[in-house]
Amino acid sequence: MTTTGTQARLERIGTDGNYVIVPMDHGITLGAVQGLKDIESTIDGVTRGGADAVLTQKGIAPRVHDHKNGQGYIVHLNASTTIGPDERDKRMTGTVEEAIRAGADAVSFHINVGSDHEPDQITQLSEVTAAADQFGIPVLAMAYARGPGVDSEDPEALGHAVRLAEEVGADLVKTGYSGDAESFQHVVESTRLPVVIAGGSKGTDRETIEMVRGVMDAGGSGVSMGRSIFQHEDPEAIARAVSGVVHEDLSTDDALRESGLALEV
Ligand SMILES: CC(=O)[C@@H](O)[C@H](O)C[C@H](N)C(=O)O
Ligand SMILES: O=CC(=O)COP(=O)(O)O
Repeated sequence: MTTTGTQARLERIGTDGNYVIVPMDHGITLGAVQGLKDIESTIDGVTRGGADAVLTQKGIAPRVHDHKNGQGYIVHLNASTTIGPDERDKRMTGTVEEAIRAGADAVSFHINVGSDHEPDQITQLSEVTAAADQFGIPVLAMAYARGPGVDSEDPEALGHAVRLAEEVGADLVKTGYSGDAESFQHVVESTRLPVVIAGGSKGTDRETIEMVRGVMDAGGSGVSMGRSIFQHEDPEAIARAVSGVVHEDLSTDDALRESGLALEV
């Protein structure tokens, strides 16, 4: 479902077909956790470090544009909270038109494949891709494998989730990481869409960069990595290291070294 407009806008949220996206929509899910209170400084840091785009809910848009150093902007269109009745039950928070009015270059939508809410979320994602196609605005589907009895790192389940995203017309898909490059290759090969990964809760710098290296070695197209970057004590440095792997094909050690991060942690 790629149009000229969609392709042009995809180029605003990535570089040469690879993506370093920093989602900061966790303020609804988790509250104003570390890195999100002064979100302006975090956005400034990660975009100086090499992030191609940042991602928020529509209400945060006024705090984004002056701080993103000319990089891309994605508006996320559904949400839930960790303190609500069911975190997997993401509900719509905005429309494609609202995202465009907020200055978005793309929209994103989260679907929990395997959850009780999957049927509704398939319908909603399909409606989002149809609406986005009217405006030539790309859709990043956040297609997680999450539900009762579903292993969220199982390559088969992740491959199914990314394929679903392509089948309903997304332009780019984010999913979880299966743990190693070899198993993640099955996920990447399950779709023709560019596949990027979520980071999950923050690990050590080496763990973060090795995960990014694994995705690229598997043929993936980068990251949509939130907490590992925005909760880092130096978001600019870790964004630079991630970008070094995604955009310059650096080894883990070189990415850590060239971004001024310690090699041993
Ligand atoms: C907090 C989480 O478990 C994340 O995986 C979120 O689901 C990702 C998303 N950005 C969100 O906060 O909703
Ligand atoms: O929108 C959320 C994500 O894309 C992933 O966030 P995480 O903190 O890297 O899991």
